[in-house]
Amino acid sequence: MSITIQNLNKQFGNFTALNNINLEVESGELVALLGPSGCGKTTLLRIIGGLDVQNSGNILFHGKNIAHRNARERSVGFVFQHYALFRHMTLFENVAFGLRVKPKKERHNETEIKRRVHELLQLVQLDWLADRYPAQLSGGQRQRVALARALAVEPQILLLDEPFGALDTKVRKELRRWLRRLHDELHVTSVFVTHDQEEALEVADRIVVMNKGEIEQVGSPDEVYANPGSPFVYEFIGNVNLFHSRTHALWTHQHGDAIAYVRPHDIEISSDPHPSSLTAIVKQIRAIGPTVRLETATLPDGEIVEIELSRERFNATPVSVGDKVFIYPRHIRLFEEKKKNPEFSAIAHHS
Ligand SMILES: Nc1ncnc2c1ncn2[C@@H]1O[C@H](COP(=O)(O)OP(=O)(O)OP(=O)(O)O)[C@@H](O)[C@H]1O
Repeated sequence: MSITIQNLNKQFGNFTALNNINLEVESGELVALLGPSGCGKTTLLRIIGGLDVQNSGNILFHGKNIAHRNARERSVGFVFQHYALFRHMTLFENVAFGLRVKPKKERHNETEIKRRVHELLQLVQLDWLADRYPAQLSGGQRQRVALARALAVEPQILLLDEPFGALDTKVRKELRRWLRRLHDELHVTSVFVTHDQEEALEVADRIVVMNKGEIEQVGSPDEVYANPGSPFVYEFIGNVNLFHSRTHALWTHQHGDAIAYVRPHDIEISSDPHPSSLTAIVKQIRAIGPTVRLETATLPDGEIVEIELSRERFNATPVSVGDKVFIYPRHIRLFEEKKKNPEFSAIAHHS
């Protein structure tokens, strides 16, 4: 089931929460809505699910306008951050709930309900806990039950709002890999809200980057990471060094008032000068897993430049704190800095 969002606007009083959103989610896709707190992700998800109503604009499911359909009639499954399981019901009953409350003519008989619930619990690998109560489960297990419960009514669309937000990092990582595998098996069109860029990059087929109620960029994880369309996306996804062309004309090729963006892993470090190198002093060295992060300060102005090297690369040319080094970018992206308008536009892209 595809989702089409056309010219969607949402106001809360005078506040514009969503400004002219246009988006196409293809059938069977897993799309992440990614952005900082308050950018409108949850509002958009709630409107898609029929839990909230837009001020203007349309939402189409599979080409059909669904404005008149309420949440129940949209065939949508929800999973929220805080596991909304019924505490007094076993896992089995929690998952069976949606099937039991179906209108009589659509309801399956008890044997079929049992079969379906066990199948779903097997899918989320919790069938062995069917008789337990939610309080007897870990947070990660509860979220898997919440997902099984959302899937029980065979939704055409699955909406997930920070489903792993309340869990610790290790469990989060496991669950997102698990969600990706589950999605590959089921292919239910899914929209997933997160403010965690790593989560979006790892799980989604496509990422919708949102900022202040607007869409900044839509693309595959690779596109969004390797080719950010705006300074906002550059800064939001991955670490980045920022340089003003006035101070670093060498790297920005004298592009007037431009801002240069360079990823820490796109900076080369050498003990010999290079035609476009800046001189810098190594201030700090931190090894984090397989990478080594260096903090350097350029000479003479002391601007901090972060550099990331693989451990092998670092070991091949080791440096120490206090060393003078030459640094130059392998890949740089320039955005024009407009004086009146705080918006930026890309003006160059070179490697
Ligand atoms: N019912 C409401 N009444 C008034 N303002 C609201 C309401 N719901 C949301 N907002 C505002 O709309 C903006 C977008 O909220 P929304 O929850 O969609 O953001 P979000 O991107 O999901 O953020 P978070 O990651 O923190 O959940 C916020 O500034 C929020 O304060």
